Amino acid sequence: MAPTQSPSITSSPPPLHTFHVHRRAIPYRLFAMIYLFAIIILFYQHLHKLINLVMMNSSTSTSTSSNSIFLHLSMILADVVLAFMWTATQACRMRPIQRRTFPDNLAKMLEKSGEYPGLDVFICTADPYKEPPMSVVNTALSVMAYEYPTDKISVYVSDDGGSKLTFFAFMEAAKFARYWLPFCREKRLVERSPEAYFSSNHGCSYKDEEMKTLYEIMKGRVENVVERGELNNEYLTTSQLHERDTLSKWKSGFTRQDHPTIIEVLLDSSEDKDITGHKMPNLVYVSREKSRTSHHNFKAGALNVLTRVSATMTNAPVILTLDCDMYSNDPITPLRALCFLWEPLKGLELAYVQFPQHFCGINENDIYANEIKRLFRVNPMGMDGLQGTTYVGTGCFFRRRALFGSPSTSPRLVVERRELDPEHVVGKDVKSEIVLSKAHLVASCNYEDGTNWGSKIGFRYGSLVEDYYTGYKLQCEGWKSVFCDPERPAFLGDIPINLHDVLSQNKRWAIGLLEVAFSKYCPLTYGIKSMGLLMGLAYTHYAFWPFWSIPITIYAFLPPLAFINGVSTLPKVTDPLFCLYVFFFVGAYAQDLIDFLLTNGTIMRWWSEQRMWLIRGLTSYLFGYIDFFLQKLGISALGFNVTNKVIDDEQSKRYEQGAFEFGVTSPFFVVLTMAAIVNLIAFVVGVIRVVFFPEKFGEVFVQMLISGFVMVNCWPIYEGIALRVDKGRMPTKTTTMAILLVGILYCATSITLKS
Ligand SMILES: O=c1ccn([C@@H]2O[C@H](COP(=O)(O)OP(=O)(O)O[C@H]3O[C@H](CO)[C@@H](O)[C@H](O)[C@H]3O)[C@@H](O)[C@H]2O)c(=O)[nH]1
Ligand SMILES: [Mn+2]
Repeated sequence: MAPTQSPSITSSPPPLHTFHVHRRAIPYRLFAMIYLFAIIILFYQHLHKLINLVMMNSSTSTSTSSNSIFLHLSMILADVVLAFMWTATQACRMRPIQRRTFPDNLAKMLEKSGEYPGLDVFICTADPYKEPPMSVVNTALSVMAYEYPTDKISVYVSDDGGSKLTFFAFMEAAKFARYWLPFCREKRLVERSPEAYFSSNHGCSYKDEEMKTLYEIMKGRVENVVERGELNNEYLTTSQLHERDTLSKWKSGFTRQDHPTIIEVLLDSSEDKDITGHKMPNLVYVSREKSRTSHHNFKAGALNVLTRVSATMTNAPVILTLDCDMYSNDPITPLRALCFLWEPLKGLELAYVQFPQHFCGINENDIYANEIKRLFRVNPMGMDGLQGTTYVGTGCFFRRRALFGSPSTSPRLVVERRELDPEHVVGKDVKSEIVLSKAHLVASCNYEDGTNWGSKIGFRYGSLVEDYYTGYKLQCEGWKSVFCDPERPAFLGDIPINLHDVLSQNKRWAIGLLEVAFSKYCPLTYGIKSMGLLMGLAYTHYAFWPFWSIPITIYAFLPPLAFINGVSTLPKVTDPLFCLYVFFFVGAYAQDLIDFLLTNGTIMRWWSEQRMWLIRGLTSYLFGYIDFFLQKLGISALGFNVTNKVIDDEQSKRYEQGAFEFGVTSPFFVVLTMAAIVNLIAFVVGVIRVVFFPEKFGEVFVQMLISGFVMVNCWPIYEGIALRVDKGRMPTKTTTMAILLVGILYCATSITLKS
């Protein structure tokens, strides 16, 4: 964007944004130094003990001592990973900052010059049955109603589900928008998603009621069609000639995996007006061509198609990417983003402004840690204080130019077609034949063959977390980014409310992150080389996220199993090492709690968060590993399993009450149940030993402490196994299987340890 300087301003212009470094930065740095020192002592001790064991082994050469070497090595491995992850996380704690924006100042400036830049909004959806079209429509309406010149906004909807039902929903939305947009403007609404507005305490004027009726009619029609899975002629009017023509493309042989490109301009800002005569934004439905023989690269592929299609139609300098499950909660958000993107700061090579993911519908204690506060709020502040935060896939405003090669390459990376260049000015109407034919061409499924799309241009391919990966690659190229977290959440999203869905989503993320960690672009090497130590470490901490499963799994199973067999792997209470462990545990947990409370958290939600961290370690990350390596060995292929956004009423009630949802048989739950059982047994064995040999208390105590902690965390699992009768309880099959496997594990350890 071209810098502008208003000639009338002689003194320095009012600020568009400011920031301050959090006061916690200094104590955090000091604490990091102390902690690091303690880690060094720990490893010195570990090494010392290991050498002793090896020496003993070579003198006695019994298998018992090689077993204890193995046990000790496993514990060292767990501690190495913990120390590594702790170190990487520190990057996010060195300089956390908080920003403020002044959208009013920008609005005044832009109004004077009239130079509002164009804004292309990309909304992705992929499955009408998992992502209800009405929710996608609400997302679109909420951004079409932005407090921004309507003719500068273009909303592009990518439908990877290739569904007539979603298409129909948008035909309806285009009609409804003509009423909705002026309504929002006149009433100066802040809630511009109709569903959110009508389900909260809206006004009860005549106009409100009228609008609500209109909305309910539209919703009824769309939901009816979705429920029946068919679109009858009675739902179409004779005036919708063009749309009828487009609908005829859904003929036999048209499947989600195999179909031609469908692009339909549902609203054209140059001719469509709302009921008060105001211009409407552009609204374009895009379903890219699909064929079973080509790879579509999931969401990244969809976003790249939208990048190109929008380039041929509007080519706005600013792009907002949104998931279909996340609506705008504040109409001035584009102005906030522009406070950064517009400002002509020299040397600030700003690629994107990321707003955090906030969610609605979270239950009181957030039992599944859906807030994901560390990922979406805490760490981004830290990275923002360095060179910028990660891209999280939705609620992010990009400078289009950033998708076309590093900021220093001048001229930009050459794109294969002139009209895709970010500087290209589209002179034609979005509906003109020539524009539409180009748009179809760039949406075809083999368009990208032999081009730089996905590697050097656009959203990057090669990871199931295309968002993280794209942000990372852009930052490696030298781009900066900004984290903007205003008081009123800019966007609100849906969350999965069933444990299995949450864990599956996390497993997909884990796999995607491993793809980056085990690639030649591993942040630990490539990242540090490109961005420096701290930024490299911050990205490393994400890429190695699934590594948490190593210490969590080891600590959950190995010490208690050994303990039941009478072998101790943990220090005694009298051992100075014990104090060190207490320091590590209390230190890390306390700091985590402080981080959490300082970003408007509650203690109960923090407790849920740490519990879910343990649960994810034993499930999502562990199985993520397995899937990742199976794929590496060529045994299975990775897929993007779209998160279910449909809410089951019964489940929803249980979620509201704060009960964990097990219900389905899943390997995730087998492992969790195993951990719950093993630690329960260890605890009981410990109690028995203390009762009969009180002098052994010092030896037994640490194991009982850890197992007790695991058990407190496992309470919902015990409940699910034994105390509940509802449909969400732990399936008996899962419990039986877990008991069986624990039996096998016990026998295996006892044979090895006693051999
Ligand atoms: O082939 C695909 C698969 C998914 N999507 C869309 O991608 C978005 C995210 O999918 P979702 O199932 O909601 O995944 P989440 O795990 O909830 O999403 C998080 O993680 C994703 C990366 O795994 C990011 O892309 C998202 O922005 C981020 O919110 C949705 O709008 C989908 O419609 C597509 O367009 N095409
Ligand atoms: Mn989602």
